[in-house]
Amino acid sequence: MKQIKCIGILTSGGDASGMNAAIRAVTRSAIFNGYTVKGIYRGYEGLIRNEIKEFTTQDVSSIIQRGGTILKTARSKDFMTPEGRKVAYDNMVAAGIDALIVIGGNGSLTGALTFAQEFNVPCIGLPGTIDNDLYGTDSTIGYDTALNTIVECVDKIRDTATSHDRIFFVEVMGRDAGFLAQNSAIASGAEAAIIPEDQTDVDQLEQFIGRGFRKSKNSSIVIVSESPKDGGAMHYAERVKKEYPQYDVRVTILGHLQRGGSPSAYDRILASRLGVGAIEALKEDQRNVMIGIRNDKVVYVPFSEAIKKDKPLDKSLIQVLDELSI
Ligand SMILES: Nc1ncnc2c1ncn2[C@@H]1O[C@H](COP(=O)(O)OP(=O)(O)OP(=O)(O)O)[C@@H](O)[C@H]1O
Ligand SMILES: O=P(O)(O)OC[C@H]1O[C@](O)(CO)[C@@H](O)[C@@H]1O
Ligand SMILES: [Mg+2]
Repeated sequence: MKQIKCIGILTSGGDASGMNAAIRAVTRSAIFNGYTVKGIYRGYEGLIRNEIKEFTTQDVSSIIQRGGTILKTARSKDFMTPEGRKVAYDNMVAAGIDALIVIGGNGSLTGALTFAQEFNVPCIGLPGTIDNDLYGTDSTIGYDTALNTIVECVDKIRDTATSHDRIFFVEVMGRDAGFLAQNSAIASGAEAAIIPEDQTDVDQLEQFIGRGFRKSKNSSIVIVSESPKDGGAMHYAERVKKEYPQYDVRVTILGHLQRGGSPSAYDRILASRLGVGAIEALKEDQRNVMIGIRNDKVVYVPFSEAIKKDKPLDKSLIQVLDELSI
């Protein structure tokens, strides 16, 4: 196995708060352990376009508290092609990079696995996505901050909902995963959450109307996961307008404000531990693994497991919300 001297680092997919803390941790831990670090801009796109710069410890000063990613990020179509990945590999070799650390979500780690297999490049992944949809880690970098942002917003929407006796359908991100929706609903005291993981024969809207709204409450907040399986908040609001015209309904789609902002302490610590874990993993000759934290312990999760298995949502969370929203 070729000795690793120089480590390339990139962020890919949607930005997530805490990515900067992860860049800082990887850079500093790598330099501490005698490696050279090269920052690759705009994810895989920057590797293809050769946007690479050597990083010193100063390059990552004063970034732990900043949202977004100083390395910038992208969704690269070219990296999905063998030709694009070959250009990326050639640039990586020309820059003297021996191993790659990829901070991103399930798509980014899928790309890393393919790249590693095609060119025998040592790759380590860090879970960086607000969706929390990577298997093998309790939380992904950015998820906690996004969750707190949603809760802050819903608290404000609640004031209007109560004052006007309205039903609000609040749509949150998460792609195909309902972690943000279910847990923000619990944390904000919402009346219901509509999530893809709870797809049964039972109509989730009927259930909510019958159970909560008609009984004792004049206003309600329903958090709806953006998942296309459910049709989103607009779909449910339209249905209520048609089927229950007596209710005053509004929709709020929180959108990209969920992705930005200063990372929570939790995300900063998570990113710092995972960054140091990534360098430890390389020192231990680990390859093609995502660094995760499970039960407060750093773990190595093979890429194939992290991306292929659907991360299960603990069904007891559904019961918690049901019981507490009466
Ligand atoms: N099958 C694949 N083969 C090669 N590269 C891929 C593959 N899937 C994804 N990628 C690369 O990873 C990039 C990011 O993937 P994606 O857009 O799915 O975001 P992500 O990493 O899942 O993050 P998030 O879901 O938080 O936005 C893609 O734009 C592409 O460049
Ligand atoms: O910023 P974009 O490219 O519109 O992507 C939005 C998607 O990215 C995420 O924020 C992160 O995967 C999803 O929750 C959302 O569906
Ligand atoms: Mg993803």
